This record gives sequence, C-alpha cells and structure tokens, in this order.
Amino acid sequence: VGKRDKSAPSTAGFSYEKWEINPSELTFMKELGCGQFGQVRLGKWRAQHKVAIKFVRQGAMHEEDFIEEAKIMMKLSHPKLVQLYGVCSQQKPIYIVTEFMENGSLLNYLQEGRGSFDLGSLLSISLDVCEGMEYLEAHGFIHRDLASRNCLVNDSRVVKVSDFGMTRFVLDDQYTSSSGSKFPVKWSPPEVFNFCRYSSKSDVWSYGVLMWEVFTEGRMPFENNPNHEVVTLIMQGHRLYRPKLATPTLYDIMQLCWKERSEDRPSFSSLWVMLSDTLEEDV
Ligand SMILES: CS(=O)(=O)c1ccc(C(=O)Nc2cccc(-c3cn4ccnc4c(Nc4ccc(C(=O)N5CCOCC5)cc4)n3)c2)cc1
Repeated sequence: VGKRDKSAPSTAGFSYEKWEINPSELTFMKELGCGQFGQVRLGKWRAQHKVAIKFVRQGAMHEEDFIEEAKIMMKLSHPKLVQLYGVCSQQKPIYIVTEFMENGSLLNYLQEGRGSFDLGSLLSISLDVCEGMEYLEAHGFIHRDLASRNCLVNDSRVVKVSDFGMTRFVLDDQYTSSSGSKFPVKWSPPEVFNFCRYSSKSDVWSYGVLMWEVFTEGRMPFENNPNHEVVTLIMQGHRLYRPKLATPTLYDIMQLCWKERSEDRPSFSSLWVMLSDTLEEDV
C-alpha cells in the first residue's frame, strides 16, 4: 500500500486492498438519517477518527459496479468534496465510509438558519460548492444529482459536495427513470429530463438551481408545480424567479446556468470567476 495521508483511515491491514476498510476497526454511534441507500450513522475509525458510515440496504445498489467505481472515487480529493475513505465490502450489508460533516445537509442548514444569513455567507456557500464542482469538471467527473440536499456542512461551516456520481448505482427506478416520482426534474436541464444526456454542463444547470436554493434559504424550486408541469414550464422558456436576497448580478449568473443549449452555459471555472467578481461589487 502506498504512502497514505495519516488523517484518513488507511487499511494498513495486510489483508485489505487500499479501498477496503477493516470493519472491526469501526465503532458505530448515533444515526444521522436515512438516504437513498439506507441508514447513515456517525462512527469512529480506530477509536478516534469520526466518520460517516452508510449501510447499503440489500437491493438498493449495484454493489459490484460501485466497488469498481470506488477505486476511482477514492482518488478524487479536494477540500470542497466530501472525502470517500473506503468501503467494507467483504460482508453484507456493505459499508461506505466517508469524512464526517457535523452540520448535516446544506438544505437543512439553510432552512434551520433562515433569516440569519447575510449576502457574504450565502455567496461563500455558493463559492464552496462551485470550487468542488470545478474540481470534478476538471477531472471529467459528472455529479448527476447536484442539489443542496446532496451537499453537507462541517463544524467550520464549510460546505462540501457529496454523493457525486452515486446515482449510477441506484437500483430504485422511481429515482433513476426521468418519469419516476423521485427523479430530480426541478434540478435537471431539458437534455437530461428528455434524453438523459448528462455532462458537466448539465451539472451547471443544477448548480444554478442550487444557487436559487441558497439565496431563498432552502425553498423548494417551483414549489406549487408537480414535476410534469415543470417540464412544460421549462420547455416553454419559464425559469425560477429572482430570490429577494440575490442581487441582479447574481440572478444574471443563475440565468446563464439555465441557458437552454448546454454549450451556451458557463463552465464551473468561469462561474467561479464571475461569482468571485461579485464579492467586490456586493460589499
Ligand atoms: C445522490 S444519491 O445517490 O441518490 C444519494 C444521496 C444521499 C444519500 C445519503 O446517504 N444521504 C444521507 C442521509 C442522511 C445523512 C447523511 C449524512 C452523510 N454524511 C457524510 C458525512 N457526514 C454526513 C452526515 N452528517 C450529518 C447528518 C445529520 C446531522 C444531524 O443530525 N443534524 C441535526 C442537528 O443539526 C445538525 C444536523 C449531523 C450530521 N449525514 C446522508 C445516498 C445516496
């Protein structure tokens, strides 16, 4: 096993591949909630490192495909991405072990803190997510379900992107089929809800909706419209309104993310420059 970052759980055990964690080195603590794959708990690795542990329910995931992909995902490392530490795949259910984020989902954090955010903190949240996505874009990695519910907040109030690429292993077709009740239509561009054509530019569309969630402090996009109505509205050219807390410049940036043609949308790297430039303007 190559030299590993001491802070991240390394397998060390001679009998484990470097993406495998020895389950006997994990202790389980409080439940954090339930996700698409099942229960998530706080845990400790080797008695001192706090970690989040996902227990993958039987029948919820394409497990072999995921284990294969985990080797690649382990290599994706960035301060604004929730770090995958490894998997325990020698038993059922399998475990997915990641860095722990004390303040939970960004959506919950926005809703609980509604009324307490200033423009600077909302912009800082948007920049954190943009930086994580810029790294994925640079590595040709598509998220496929970017939304505030899939971002997490740590105890230093840093926001990180989570569960990137994981939708490819979901077995629930209510979630994977674009007509399914759980498909993220309100975060999807036309080329995705019509043809499932995913790209970093479809992630940019979702990022625009995430910015709308941030500046509305966790409201539901198109809250009075069911998914099928949103498909029609978007195809007719309708878009989300300007959130009160968003300056016209920030709303212009959101609208660039919602250009109908994916090639007309900005990259995450140019989004980062545009957002950073508003820092001077909004002060
Ligand atoms: C994109 S996808 O493939 O469909 C997919 C999406 C999501 C998931 C998934 O596992 N979701 C999921 C569900 C629950 C918890 C997690 C989840 C995952 N994590 C990874 C790192 N840290 C966490 C974490 N932290 C939490 C969560 C809740 C609290 C909490 O109780 N709070 C109350 C008091 O105020 C502070 C917050 C605290 C920390 N929660 C992840 C799985 C698959």
